[in-house]
Amino acid sequence: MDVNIYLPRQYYEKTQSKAIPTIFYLSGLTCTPNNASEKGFWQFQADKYGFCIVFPDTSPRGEGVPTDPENSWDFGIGAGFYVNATKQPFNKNYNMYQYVHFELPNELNTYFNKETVEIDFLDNVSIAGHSMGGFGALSGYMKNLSKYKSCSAFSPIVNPMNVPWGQKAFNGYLGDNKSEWKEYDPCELVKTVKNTENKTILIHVGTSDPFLEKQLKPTSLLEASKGTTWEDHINLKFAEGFDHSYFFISTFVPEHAEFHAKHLGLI
Ligand SMILES: N[C@@H](CCC(=O)N[C@@H](CSC=O)C(=O)NCC(=O)O)C(=O)O
Repeated sequence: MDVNIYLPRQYYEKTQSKAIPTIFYLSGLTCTPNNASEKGFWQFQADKYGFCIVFPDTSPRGEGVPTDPENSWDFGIGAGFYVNATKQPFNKNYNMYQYVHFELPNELNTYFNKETVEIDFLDNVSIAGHSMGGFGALSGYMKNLSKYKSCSAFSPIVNPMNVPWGQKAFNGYLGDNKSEWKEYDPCELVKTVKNTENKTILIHVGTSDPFLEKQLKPTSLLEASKGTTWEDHINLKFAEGFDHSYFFISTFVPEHAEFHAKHLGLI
């Protein structure tokens, strides 16, 4: 697996009195850490506000790592779906939930913070993601509300239990026990996780996204949140004419960066 990390100018100039906070950005199907690093344009925003940004990989990789038997791009390598697989043969390597929310932050903390905490990978942290990664960000955030200061997503898969990408992934990684699926599905988590601090989630989706109706179904999250502590706390914005691409993502990265910067105490 690879990981890309951008350290802002404040890290080198030592101008920030507090430890530099971190945004974890979870990428979508088929991505390596390079897609978002090269096309998301987060770096300028990181320098503007003074946060570090981490781009984890989307699955385990390497010799002996199983993948989709049909070799399609929506399951297996490049498509780890940010869950801990419980089904063989994926349960050995595909522990992406554990990896992105715990293992990687702890590794980075040990690697960078030898004597003092210069970059905060553990406490003052936020999460964002795109598509499969938007799902990963929403799900991981709701399951770890006290860990993340804020969450945002671009074109997320909000209800994986009820769309083809999610059903294929959950069947393959978790098996057919739907109660395990519910533990990751944002449309289920809004009903069980209490938003006691009145947190708000920011979501952008393009109206010309080819995956909108079949895979993303963002309004399902608003529906599911009705009558829960998340009602009116999901700020879903439709971007007229935008698609699923990094042209769309990079257009709205500045708004997401400002949203996270506020919650990380940078502005
Ligand atoms: N290869 C596929 C397209 C796959 C695709 O659109 N991947 C998206 C994420 S989709 C949901 O998780 C992506 O981020 N691609 C990388 C990029 O740089 O755009 C096909 O052939 O249709």
